[in-house]
Amino acid sequence: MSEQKVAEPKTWDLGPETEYRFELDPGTSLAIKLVSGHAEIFGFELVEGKVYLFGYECKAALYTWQGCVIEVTGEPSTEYISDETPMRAYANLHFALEQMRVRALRQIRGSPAPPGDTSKSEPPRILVVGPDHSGKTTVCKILTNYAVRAGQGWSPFIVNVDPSEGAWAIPGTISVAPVYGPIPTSSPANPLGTAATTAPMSLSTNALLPLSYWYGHADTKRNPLLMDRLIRNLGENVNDRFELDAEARASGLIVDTPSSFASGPSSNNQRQKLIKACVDAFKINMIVVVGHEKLNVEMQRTYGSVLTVVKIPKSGGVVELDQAYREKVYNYEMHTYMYGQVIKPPPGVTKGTLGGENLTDLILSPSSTVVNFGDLQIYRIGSDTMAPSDALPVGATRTVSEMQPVVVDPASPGSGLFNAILALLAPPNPDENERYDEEILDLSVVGFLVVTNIDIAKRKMTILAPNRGSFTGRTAVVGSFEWQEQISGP
Ligand SMILES: Nc1ncnc2c1ncn2[C@@H]1O[C@H](COP(=O)(O)OP(=O)(O)OP(=O)(O)O)[C@@H](O)[C@H]1O
Repeated sequence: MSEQKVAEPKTWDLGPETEYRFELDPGTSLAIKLVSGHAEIFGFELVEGKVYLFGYECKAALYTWQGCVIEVTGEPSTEYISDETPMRAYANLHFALEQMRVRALRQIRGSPAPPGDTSKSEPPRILVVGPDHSGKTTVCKILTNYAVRAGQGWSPFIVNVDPSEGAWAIPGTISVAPVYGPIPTSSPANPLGTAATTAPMSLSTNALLPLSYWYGHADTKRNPLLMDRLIRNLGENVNDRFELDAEARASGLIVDTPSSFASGPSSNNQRQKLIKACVDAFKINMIVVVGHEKLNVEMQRTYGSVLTVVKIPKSGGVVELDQAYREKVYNYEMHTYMYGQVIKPPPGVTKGTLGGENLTDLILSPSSTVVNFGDLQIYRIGSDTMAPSDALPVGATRTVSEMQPVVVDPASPGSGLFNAILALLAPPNPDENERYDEEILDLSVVGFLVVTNIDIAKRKMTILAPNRGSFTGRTAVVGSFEWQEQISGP
């Protein structure tokens, strides 16, 4: 039997305000131990002496404000130290948001303002926009982590309206979650932390309870009308929640957006409409533009008179992710949803944690269930091969509208259900009188499943899902994501 080569740990001595950046190859993992000093990964503070593991082609950076010594085991494809980071600008932005939170809470509690303080007292509700790989998600994570670490008991809401990024669930969703503890980084499969629904109870330390809607595709241009509606649905939920809990409102919210909001001509109607949908739905009072002068000017012109627009620099460490990598990340996300987070430590490392959680606590075992065709009602929103309405020739009409839920028959050879990812929806309104045609569009997601086999002769299909529940009478919606059994992650 061939023994795996044990990698010698490497020690890195980082000066103040520098960061250690790394990128991993497929099938490899990395272990980092903080030996002395203070360090954080995208705002998540590391504990001295604890070993943190990274896998699934993770690309990240460990930053230190005062300097630190770290021990790194494993062989990243890229590793270097940089002393040019935008962390000061990010920290300054955090302090500005912090002041807004303090003032807002003071007003909510009816406490008097210090003499001479006449500033506005709205909590920060920020929209982070920027082009491809400008580091938007990372900025959202850093700002959220700094808020929860501030010791004021803040629990900001983080909203993901980028359907190409799974956030806490799987790609194709847009979602929101209140964050109570710092979000770790260990794999691109869960860039904004782990949802409690896919992890065992022992993960309660930093598990999140997101509310998700299923868009079903990676690209916002595929069905902008549906995107618009789902963004507004998320906004309504957030605002309802803020009305119920005034103090939670003070922590504010941070919205991560897709790059498509920033690319293309400013006359692009679709993207302007989606930005506007976010501004309205989440009552945005600050737009943060990550490193893009033209977009900054455009946002200033459009929104500068009604809300604050700030530009922050892009980090030189952000990695340009190509389509092939993004597709691998989709698979990692879907597998992590079903099987949990499994990262094998590099040879020679016996102990390790994933953002503070024990490795074995994160392993899940989904189950396969055979159901009758009629048990589960499956829909597709609009037609499968559909161009957006404004791309149709002048005067042309369509037979199926973009927002129309269409029943999918598993017995039809072209159903597209085999190996498809489906979102299982929350039950509809129990009151028949309250039902409406497009209700399916407004139902949130309670889980995801994969159709792994279709037996047309017996009118049965096999479903892979995280737990063995009954699907009878439930409703699911199919999108354009496909399940792949094999992945190359550690
Ligand atoms: N300072 C850094 N050093 C190393 N890697 C980084 C750094 N900042 C971000 N990254 C990595 O770069 C990649 C892209 O960053 P991120 O996802 O934040 O960008 P984005 O603008 O949200 O991307 P998208 O184009 O998908 O919208 C991620 O893998 C992230 O972990």
